[in-house]
Amino acid sequence: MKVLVTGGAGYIASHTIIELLNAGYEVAAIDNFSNSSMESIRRVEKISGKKISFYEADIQEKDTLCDIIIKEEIKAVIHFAGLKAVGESCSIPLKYFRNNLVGTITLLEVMQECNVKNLVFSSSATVYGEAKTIPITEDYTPLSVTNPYGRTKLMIEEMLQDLYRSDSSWNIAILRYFNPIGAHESGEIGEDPNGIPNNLVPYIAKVAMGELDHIKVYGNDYDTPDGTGIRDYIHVVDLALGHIKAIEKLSQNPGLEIYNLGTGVGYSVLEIIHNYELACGKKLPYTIEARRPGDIAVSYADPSKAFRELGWKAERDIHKMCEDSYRWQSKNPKGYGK
Ligand SMILES: NC(=O)c1ccc[n+]([C@@H]2O[C@H](COP(=O)([O-])OP(=O)(O)OC[C@H]3O[C@@H](n4cnc5c(N)ncnc54)[C@H](O)[C@@H]3O)[C@@H](O)[C@H]2O)c1
Ligand SMILES: O=c1ccn([C@@H]2O[C@H](COP(=O)(O)OP(=O)(O)O[C@H]3O[C@H](CO)[C@H](O)[C@H](O)[C@H]3O)[C@@H](O)[C@H]2O)c(=O)[nH]1
Repeated sequence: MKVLVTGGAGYIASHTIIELLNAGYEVAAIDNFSNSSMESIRRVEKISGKKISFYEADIQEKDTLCDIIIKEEIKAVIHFAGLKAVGESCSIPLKYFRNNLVGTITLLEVMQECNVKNLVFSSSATVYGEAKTIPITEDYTPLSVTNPYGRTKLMIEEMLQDLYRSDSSWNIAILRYFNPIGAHESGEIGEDPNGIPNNLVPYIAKVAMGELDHIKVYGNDYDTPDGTGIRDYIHVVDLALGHIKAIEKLSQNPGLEIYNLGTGVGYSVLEIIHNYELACGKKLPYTIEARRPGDIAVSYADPSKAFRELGWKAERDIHKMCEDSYRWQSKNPKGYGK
């Protein structure tokens, strides 16, 4: 069975493609390289020893998408393609709405026209906003978002619900990721953000490499044991494996289902810094700064639905996450060199 992976050259998609190939799926991928490069695809082929059909194109190009789905005889789509920088989405929201929303609508239209109605969608724990009950279950309401990026995820989730209500022959798995970090243990693929990283672990990685001076801890006055923010960090390979389970589930015609993909365990910013120090064998300097606007104190998942219904649970611990992140960063100080 062949799966189309949109945004296939990206961080989570590249790890997922390896696991799809390991599980015996054939893969076609599309990416416009707005936040990635061909090098990650080359490395995926190197690690797996297998070829994928790759298309450099935008998911807003309807005819191209249609040609790919027909020519490759696609049976299911995993839809990662999207812009994801929270801060950027606040300054250029229309770009995010066009890319993420119009891109997704175009993909859904083409899938419907080609009668390919199996979809896995990359959503985010950001749709829970500042949840009042922790750990967070999938039925937590009301969903809410604080920025245009998050709004695109919530709007797409709602579009998918409407689409499913209109036509129950769709099978859709909405996966709400918590905080993916780490890298493939080969050190060949990993996260390669443009410029100064916005997210904690890529930032720490650059401090560990001596490229950035010190870590800025955004706030130590939250209502948490050490005062710093708590998140559910999940190894990107565990996350990738969750997609394989979701694709398997679609073949049982489940209709529309939503799953949290997280570990169920929260770590504070200071705990992450400490674990990264153990992984890289260095002391990592940090300063305490003001809270980052829009940040919440605590977020971690109740991942038990994914375990019950998909037979999936995260296996890799925080030490492995930091170790694999550092291996990738030290083998590739300039990332993919894009
Ligand atoms: N990394 C996270 O923390 C996180 C958390 C929750 C959800 N997500 C979601 O998971 C998905 C993958 O995230 P990632 O971290 O791998 O990001 P990424 O930027 O590495 O991957 C996204 C890929 O999509 C491509 N892309 C963007 N717009 C496109 C378009 N119009 N046409 C074709 N390709 C396009 C980019 O070039 C990139 O390769 C995204 O939808 C993201 O919003 C990520
Ligand atoms: O340089 C930094 C960066 C982050 N943090 C702190 O580290 C924690 C994690 O921050 P990240 O930026 O790594 O991740 P977020 O939880 O803020 O957000 C990420 O995960 C969310 C899902 O939970 C959404 O998907 C969102 O788009 C994605 O960026 C937060 O407490 C934040 O305040 C720092 O102290 N210093």
